[in-house]
Amino acid sequence: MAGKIQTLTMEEREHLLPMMRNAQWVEVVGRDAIYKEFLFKDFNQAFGFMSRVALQAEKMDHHPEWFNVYNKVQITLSTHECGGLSQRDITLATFIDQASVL
Ligand SMILES: C[C@H](O)[C@H](O)[C@H]1CNC2=NC(N)=NC(=O)C2=N1
Repeated sequence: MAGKIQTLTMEEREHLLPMMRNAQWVEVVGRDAIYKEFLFKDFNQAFGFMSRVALQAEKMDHHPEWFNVYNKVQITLSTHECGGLSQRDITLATFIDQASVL
């Protein structure tokens, strides 16, 4: 069994969170999580994006909290297992950003 997933250390946060902020991810108030809103041309583009993210999430066994209406997809990332932000959220966020511009 793999080691227990840990929340990001203060040092890791100092390095990683500014990078995520630069990519328009924001820290959720009152919860150790990050959030970003994506806007697409239409539902078809939004759902294509969600499909790419879904396949990757399943591969990683790490799943987004998300909400979709038409061309808008709002995503919150946090790791339930450790009750906060972990490296898995950063990895998935990075994938999500790449998948949003395909
Ligand atoms: C049993 C299963 O592996 C776990 O519940 C996985 C599934 N997806 C998950 N997704 C997220 N975001 N956090 C988790 O801790 C998590 N754990």
